[in-house]
Amino acid sequence: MLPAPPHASPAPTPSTDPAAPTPYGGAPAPGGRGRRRSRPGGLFDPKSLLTSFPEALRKLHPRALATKPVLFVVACGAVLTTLSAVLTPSVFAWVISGWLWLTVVFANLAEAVAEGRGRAQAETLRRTRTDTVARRLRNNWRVGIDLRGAETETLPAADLQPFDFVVVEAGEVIPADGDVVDGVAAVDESAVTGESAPVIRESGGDRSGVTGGTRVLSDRLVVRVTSRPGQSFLDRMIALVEGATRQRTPNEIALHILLAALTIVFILVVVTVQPMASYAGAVQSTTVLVALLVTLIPTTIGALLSAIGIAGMDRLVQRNVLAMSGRAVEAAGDINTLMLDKTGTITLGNREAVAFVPLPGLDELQLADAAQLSSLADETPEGRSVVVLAKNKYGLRQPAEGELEHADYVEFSALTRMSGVDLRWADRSGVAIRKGAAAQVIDWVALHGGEVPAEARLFTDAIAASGGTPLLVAVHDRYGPRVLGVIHLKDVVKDGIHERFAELRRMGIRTVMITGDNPLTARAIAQEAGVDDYLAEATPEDKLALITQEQEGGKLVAMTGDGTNDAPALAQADVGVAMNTGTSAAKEAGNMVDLDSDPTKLIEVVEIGKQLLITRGALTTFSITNDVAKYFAIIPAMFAGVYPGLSALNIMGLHSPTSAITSAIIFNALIIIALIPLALRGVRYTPSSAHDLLRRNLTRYGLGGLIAPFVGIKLIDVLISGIPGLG
Ligand SMILES: Nc1ncnc2c1ncn2[C@@H]1O[C@H](COP(=O)(O)OP(=O)(O)OP(=O)(O)O)[C@@H](O)[C@H]1O
Ligand SMILES: [K+]
Ligand SMILES: [Mg+2]
Repeated sequence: MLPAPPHASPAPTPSTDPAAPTPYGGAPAPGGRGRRRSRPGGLFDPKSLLTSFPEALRKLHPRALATKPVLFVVACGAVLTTLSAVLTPSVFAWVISGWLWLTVVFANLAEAVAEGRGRAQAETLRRTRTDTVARRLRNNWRVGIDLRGAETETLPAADLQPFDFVVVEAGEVIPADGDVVDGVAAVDESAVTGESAPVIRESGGDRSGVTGGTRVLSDRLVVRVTSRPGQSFLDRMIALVEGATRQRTPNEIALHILLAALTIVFILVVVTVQPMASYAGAVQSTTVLVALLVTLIPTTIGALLSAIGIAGMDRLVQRNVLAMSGRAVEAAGDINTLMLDKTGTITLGNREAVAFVPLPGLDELQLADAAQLSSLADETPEGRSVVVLAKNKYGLRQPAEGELEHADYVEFSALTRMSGVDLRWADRSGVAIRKGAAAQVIDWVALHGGEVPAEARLFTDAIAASGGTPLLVAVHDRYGPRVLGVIHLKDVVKDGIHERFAELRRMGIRTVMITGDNPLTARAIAQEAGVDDYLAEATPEDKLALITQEQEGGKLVAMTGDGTNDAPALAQADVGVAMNTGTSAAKEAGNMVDLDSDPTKLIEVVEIGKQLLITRGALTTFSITNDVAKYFAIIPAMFAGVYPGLSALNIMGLHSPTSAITSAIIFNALIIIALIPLALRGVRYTPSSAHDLLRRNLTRYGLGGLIAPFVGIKLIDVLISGIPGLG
């Protein structure tokens, strides 16, 4: 159940039309966090091999091939053998040419299948991005003074620019990404998140970010547009799932360079084979030489490399995490430390005032009145909840419009940790009220020459020790500066966090909570959530500094946060996961967005990162050892006529030189298709030490790669040896 927003009327139940499409094809799941998106056929659907075939053919374009050195060489070889088949036709030359082209097509197919999954998702998302009409406020400069009565004009959503202000009412679609600057509303974000339970979006706090394409269910919001046309969250999400924006990671580039180097070495080897062969009196045809080259170079990993990367991103999308950079996904596999912010990340983030506690001998009503006055212009959820409590429990009316204008408001900032008001009306002229973190308010009173009784600290400490956040309220009037009492703010730790942090610990990841809140509250929440360490009273700079400090110690750091005060830290972290509930600043700064706003999602992100690294390593090992075996098929076949002794190498007992070479080439092509499911699904990851993982994979995929071709080539040889011209 969602907490009722302070000023909102009860949220209507969201539309749960079972036929409504979600971005990922499945029917919308019932509400609830952390559910999985599953599709029939799991992560790999054999049918997609057929449906992606046309795209695989399109990828034969030289420009597309040129970015993959290994495949480019295979394609050049295919051109050569095709030419030679045309000039001196033979069954052997044509069969080899055909299978060389198939090798390239199969490699393209791996990539096309990986991308195809995203294309289907992108299609659904495109349908979400409706041609909405926006209602823009005229006279933008007046915003903040008179949002309610402002005139509006209608225009296509596509024409909206950053810093336009738009009004969105119940039932309407939010026309662009932005931050709520006025109002509280229930929003149905299922179009983007697949999550049908409505979420609360409100101005002032860390839950102000809204996404274009989502629908307002209740009330009315004024939104300041933050996205440029064509660069909205939905646009980026579409580009992401389509793989259009995917850039190679440094690791991938390094591997490509290694593969290119191996390819060059083997080209040199094959080029020098010819003079040796002619010296021995066994001149080899172009077809045989090309076949030798193709079996030697690492075609398997060359073909699957980009599919592995795309599939990794895709697996994250399945978990409702949008990764803007592949590099971050890889870094996630090696994370040492996870930093989390408290409010809105570890806790639900709707910190609400639940009680006003006056100091001994002071009047509760006077405290409520001061608390309310100090919060009239405080647009944070905390500030609004103070006004609501004053009204509901103490029946305090809000001052009339005219009175409100005779005041200077002091806005809350994460640096000052205070907010308040300086009154200038009638008998109240000269009265200053502040509320905020205990240390800051005590300083403020002291600065004006006042004294703070010891009870103030006792009261705030008691609230903090229970995990609540105390705000001291102080006034400075003709009786001097003094503390009136405490506001008790309450927040709730998200469900099931404790067990999940224990899991992170087992994975060897240290969790650190960094919060702007006081040390006692921080300790209570840290204990309840089960983090390893915490830093309290952290300013945005402190959060950033702590990450830099860890990184300087050689650690890879992930940061999870939702607030504008988290943005610098999110940008600095190797993996910055922004909560989807957070501000647009946080979402812009991070390199991942978690649509479920679940801080423990990092567990899955880490697993997917590790799985990506392991899969790539395993298939590279397989690819390289696999080529060794083909040696034994081709070399004896090439020289059997001149060096009878070499037939000792023909341990597979292959039928003839032509059938041996053909079998090796056919196997080389088929193994790509056979490994596409593994590349897309990923090698299974079980938590264990890096050393164990390496050893296990080297034996499994190294040995497998060595043995598989012997069996496969022998089988193919048996099958084709009866074909005239090959046998
Ligand atoms: N509206 C407000 N008016 C006055 N003081 C506030 C207000 N909101 C928060 N504070 C005080 O300022 C402190 C810092 O708030 P800030 O938003 O920077 O961090 P936080 O939300 O408590 O923690 P986190 O960084 O984990 O989200 C709070 O702990 C509280 O004591
Ligand atoms: K090969
Ligand atoms: Mg926060």
